[in-house]
Amino acid sequence: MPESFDAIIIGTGQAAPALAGRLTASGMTVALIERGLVGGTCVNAGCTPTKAMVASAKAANTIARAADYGITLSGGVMRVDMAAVSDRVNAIVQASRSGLERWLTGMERCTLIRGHAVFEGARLVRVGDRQLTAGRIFLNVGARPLVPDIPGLAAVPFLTSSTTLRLREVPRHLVIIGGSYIGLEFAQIFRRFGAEVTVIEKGERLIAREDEDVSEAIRAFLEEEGIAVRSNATCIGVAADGDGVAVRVDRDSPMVTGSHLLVAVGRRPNTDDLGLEKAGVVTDRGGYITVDDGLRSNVEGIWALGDCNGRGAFTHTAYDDFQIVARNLLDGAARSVAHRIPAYALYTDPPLGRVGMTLAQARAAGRKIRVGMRPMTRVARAVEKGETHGLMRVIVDAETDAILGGAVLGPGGDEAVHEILAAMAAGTPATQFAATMAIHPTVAELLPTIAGELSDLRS
Ligand SMILES: Cc1cc2nc3c(=O)[nH]c(=O)nc-3n(C[C@H](O)[C@H](O)[C@H](O)COP(=O)(O)OP(=O)(O)OC[C@H]3O[C@@H](n4cnc5c(N)ncnc54)[C@H](O)[C@@H]3O)c2cc1C
Ligand SMILES: NC(=O)c1ccc[n+]([C@@H]2O[C@H](COP(=O)([O-])OP(=O)(O)OC[C@H]3O[C@@H](n4cnc5c(N)ncnc54)[C@H](O)[C@@H]3O)[C@@H](O)[C@H]2O)c1
Repeated sequence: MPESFDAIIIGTGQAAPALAGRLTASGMTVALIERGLVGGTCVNAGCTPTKAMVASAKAANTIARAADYGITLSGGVMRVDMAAVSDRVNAIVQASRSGLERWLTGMERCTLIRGHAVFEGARLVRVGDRQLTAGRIFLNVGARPLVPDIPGLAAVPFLTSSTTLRLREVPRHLVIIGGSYIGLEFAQIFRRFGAEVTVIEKGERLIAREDEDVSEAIRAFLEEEGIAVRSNATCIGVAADGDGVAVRVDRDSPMVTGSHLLVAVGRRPNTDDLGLEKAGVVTDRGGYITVDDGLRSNVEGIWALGDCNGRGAFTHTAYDDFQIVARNLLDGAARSVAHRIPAYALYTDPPLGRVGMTLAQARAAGRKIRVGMRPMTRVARAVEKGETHGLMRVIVDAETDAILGGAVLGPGGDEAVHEILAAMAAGTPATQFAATMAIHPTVAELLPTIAGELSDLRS
């Protein structure tokens, strides 16, 4: 006889713990299944360790730039102790994971089961020699690094985002395939730690989801720090080169050789080993579970949350998925993923904070738009900090005065952009937003200012 629960949650990603909390608080019994480390990608191999590393890289950069601020380091040559950086990262990760583990193991009516879960039917799940059944099953199984079909790759050692985090020494020359979130964050981290770094991107631009000027500004400050960027890398092949690797970028240029290779070309959902066919759950061609706007799969009683549903690939989108499912199920709400305002950050330094539409998206949507823009060179706080790379932008619908989106690439851009996000969420018209008194000197204070200095932009 299978063990019976009111709900089964597979995976302890960024939606699962909070969902287990709400379900058990409502009186349900919950089996929470995890095959790896509790907390999933964000805690163990994603946001937490990378942002801890970004902080070490920022410290190294501040020290390297000490003279710019009138500080002299007498006789000291800076040395990055990668093992110590790594120990600090691991301690932060461990503390986060242990806290989560304590919460989940102490949670009343919640049973944490360790092992790989597979469906044996639409209501039946196997974990090792245990069979579990529940009327409601929630999938929060996340994703893993995508290994592309690049000629020669299988024959050389290469790093993924997860294994890069285990480095105890700074690579001599880190070659990175992929110029998006993972590639660019690691590129700057390791450059600041003293590695030579080359980023190889098949597209025309780095972080190509962004508007051209944003993408160009990011490339410019990365190149200024000494990172080599090879875009339009159409013909990629990889081969061993002594102890390192050689990457062919295109037919004519010499190969890029390095000591280490990081492959950062996206992630794929952990849905291929879940036995979804036994439950009748449908996925798209990329393996993402097909869901409706309430995150219900095609099978009654099965939901998919987080990266595996293809409706977001961030910690905050996974957590918002929890809110949507829990509010709808337990509070009788009608929340929909379709109403979510896109928001994210790229944690380069300076970081990019982004909400809503880009200029290109607003144009493509056929909107008549007005735009407010200011380079960081004209933002007092950025000048005072000596961090003037980047720009900020607010995009407004010329007909309705609604704020459609914004970008803040500059010091604290990941935080400042929330001012636009909050205004958009509250439906604040741009003219009202422009009238907000903001605190001086901050980067955010200029957001209402540029919303009051809009100029027309027609598609
Ligand atoms: C290097 C890196 C940096 C990142 N930085 C950021 C950032 O700064 N900000 C941000 O918002 N996002 C960031 N992300 C993305 C973020 O980590 C994910 O979007 C987030 O973790 C949400 O994942 P999830 O909840 O879908 O599942 P995950 O966190 O991936 O967890 C899924 C869990 O399910 C388990 N599992 C899978 N299959 C099974 C099975 N069959 N049985 C049992 N257990 C199973 C896995 O072991 C895993 O623990 C980063 C990602 C990476 C890789
Ligand atoms: N700051 C953050 O929130 C953050 C940080 C890291 C990761 N993440 C999440 O992790 C996910 C994966 O990030 P990612 O950067 O690996 O993937 P991505 O999908 O964002 O970008 C992949 C990049 O690799 C390029 N590429 C693909 N194939 C290539 C090839 N053969 N040669 C050269 N370039 C190639 C693409 O053009 C693209 O620029 C993201 O979707 C993001 O949600 C988020």
